[in-house]
Amino acid sequence: MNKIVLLGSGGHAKVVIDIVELAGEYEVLGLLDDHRPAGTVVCGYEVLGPLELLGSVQADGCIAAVGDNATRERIVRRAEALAPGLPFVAAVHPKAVIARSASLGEGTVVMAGAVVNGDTSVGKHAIINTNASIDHDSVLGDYVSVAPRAATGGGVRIGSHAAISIGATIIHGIAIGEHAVIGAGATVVSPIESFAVAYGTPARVVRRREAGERYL
Ligand SMILES: CC(=O)SCCNC(=O)CCNC(=O)[C@H](O)C(C)(C)COP(=O)(O)OP(=O)(O)OC[C@H]1O[C@@H](n2cnc3c(N)ncnc32)[C@H](O)[C@@H]1OP(=O)(O)O
Repeated sequence: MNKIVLLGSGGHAKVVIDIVELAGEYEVLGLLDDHRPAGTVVCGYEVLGPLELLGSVQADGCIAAVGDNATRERIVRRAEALAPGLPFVAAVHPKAVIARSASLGEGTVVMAGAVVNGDTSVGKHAIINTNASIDHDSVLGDYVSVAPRAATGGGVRIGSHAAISIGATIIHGIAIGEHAVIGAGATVVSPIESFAVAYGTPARVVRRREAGERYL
């Protein structure tokens, strides 16, 4: 079986480990993380060392397994430089439902109970978290995250690096700009511009944010 390494070893990596094990397509070789000592065991797998080791481990692929969207992109960029050509693989929990006509980009992870409906396209290195629901004809950019139990109607557009927080709802046909953060429990009924933080019911823009600013 092909072996993959996970880049990251925190809470999100724990969930990705479970998905990879249950999906049964790849074996986890170990984890690489600059911020946890080598030899630390996470859900049965060892932290092999820092990300710099990516070029020397005998892996057939990898997944950037960090929840924060900007950090995940930084890790992907470093991995591409350290191990050019090493594929990023997608991981889909066997209890997720992905329509035959939907597409997922490389490195994207879909958690248990999530649904991605027909003709929806999800970009690269995105996260569709536990029980999230993305309805038909939607387009999600690269490095997007949709938190647990968030839901969208059909024909929604979510720009790259945007974060849809836990339990948020986006009605059909809405566009969310890149790097926007939709707060927990929000109900979005009108478009939200790029780099905005919005929450509430109905969701209102409360401030602007910079790319990479913490939201978790
Ligand atoms: C598996 C996983 O763990 S996935 C990750 C799950 N976690 C999430 O989804 C995190 C979601 N995060 C949020 O919703 C955050 O509250 C953010 C990012 C929107 C915070 O935005 P900020 O502007 O930094 O809010 P801050 O924490 O400074 O609070 C400012 C005010 O807004 C309120 N507020 C913050 N978030 C929300 C929200 N989602 N809805 C309503 N009010 C909110 C606060 O209570 C506070 O009110 P106060 O001034 O009356 O005390």
